Amino acid sequence: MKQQKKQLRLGAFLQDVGHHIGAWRHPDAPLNAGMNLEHFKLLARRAEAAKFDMIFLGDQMTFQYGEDEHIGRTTRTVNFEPLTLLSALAMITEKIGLVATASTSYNEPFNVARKFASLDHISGGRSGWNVVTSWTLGEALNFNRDEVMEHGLRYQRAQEFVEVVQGLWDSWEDDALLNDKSTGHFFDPRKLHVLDHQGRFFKVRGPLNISRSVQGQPVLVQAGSSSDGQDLAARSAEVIFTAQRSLTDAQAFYRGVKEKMAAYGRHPDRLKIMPGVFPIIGESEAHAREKFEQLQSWVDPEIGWPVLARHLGGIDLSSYPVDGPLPELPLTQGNQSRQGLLVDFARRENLTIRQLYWHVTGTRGHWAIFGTAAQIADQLEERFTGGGADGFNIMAPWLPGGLLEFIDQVVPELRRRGLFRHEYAGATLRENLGLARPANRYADRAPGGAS
Ligand SMILES: Cc1cc2nc3c(=O)[nH]c(=O)nc-3n(C[C@H](O)[C@H](O)[C@H](O)COP(=O)(O)O)c2cc1C
Repeated sequence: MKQQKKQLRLGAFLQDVGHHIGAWRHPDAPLNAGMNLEHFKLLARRAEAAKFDMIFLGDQMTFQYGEDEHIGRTTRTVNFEPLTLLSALAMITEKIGLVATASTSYNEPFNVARKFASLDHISGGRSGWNVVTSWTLGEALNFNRDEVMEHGLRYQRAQEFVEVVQGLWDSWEDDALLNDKSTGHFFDPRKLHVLDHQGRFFKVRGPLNISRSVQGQPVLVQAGSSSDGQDLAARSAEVIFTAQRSLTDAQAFYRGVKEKMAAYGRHPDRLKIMPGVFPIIGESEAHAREKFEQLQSWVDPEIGWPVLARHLGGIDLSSYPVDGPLPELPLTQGNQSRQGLLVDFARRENLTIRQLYWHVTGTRGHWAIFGTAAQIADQLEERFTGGGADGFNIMAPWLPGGLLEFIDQVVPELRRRGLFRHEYAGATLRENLGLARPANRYADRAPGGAS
């Protein structure tokens, strides 16, 4: 029998009206897309019909850009709360994974454990938590702080946070609930476990008041790429979202993270690396670039400065000569991997500040690819078969059109090449991603054992 080629994974990273900041002015853009339930229902249904592994909703609990006089010219200001939205989308979908961001800096582990376990029950085993440590000042100011927590410290907190959440998810063994009406036993107390966690950042007794979820534990996703972020992923994550632009950087990142997993006794297949990719599809490469330029033309140039500052970790370059090179920049407490990526990109391509900001405004520094459906598929295939990715998080520049074009044109091309599924492999997100259902840590202990 012919052996099936390794299959790539696909996520649809849904950002209100698309990832391009000018997309809201596209003639086909729905109005107020970030708060438009019908818009998200359409996207979720279409992604599911195309057999995507997941939809993903990123989140920041603040406006995405500063509040200067130009703020009224961007839509990155109003959005649904992602878990509430995913709960609604769970009701109109059956197979597709439902993944959302929740911050470890501005939540308590008990709340996060409870919400994602609930979503796992509601959706029949399709929930995933994207762990982020949050790097924006706006969020710090909304959560009792005057500045962003130091980078290393927030990752230490994240590590303990994840351990507590995973501990709480094991509160109930799979067969703890008896539901025995005749004897009057609702559950077996020997199969309920109290976490009793006391650590540096958290003191959490447990148990969780949500029974063991369909996937055992919701899928753990992680989206930080600094050295601390990679450590967290290597230790705990099952999917990682990342943002390398070149094949060689992607290969180095892929190898590095998978090698790190060995130190934690984990097999490399237990983590799927899914870079974000920003595809623009045209009848030719030139046509795709024209489409991009059209989107760029809808951006207020003044929005470029706060966007660039944000992705450089809060450094404002507006006082430097705009046609000069990027100055030396200190490493900030913000998004370190994106800052490094942009500085490398500017140096490698010899970009002026104007050229860099022009690019960042459009793509936020993500890997952008232009061309016909076949050319897009070529680039994805090269990165996938070349050891740079296990799949991709599709960041459509505008919605719904950019995602629908990808579904209608690129997905069939990937299928023709034997790289993407025709049908879902299973019913849960784990089954579709090829991830094992984790055993409950208490399951092999003798009944009544220490809890
Ligand atoms: C595809 C993708 C999705 C992300 N989604 C979010 C998000 O929803 N919220 C957020 O605060 N950060 C998000 N990030 C940023 C990361 O959480 C992280 O802050 C960033 O990669 C910097 O991490 P580092 O400081 O470890 O380098 C995302 C990154 C990528 C590549």
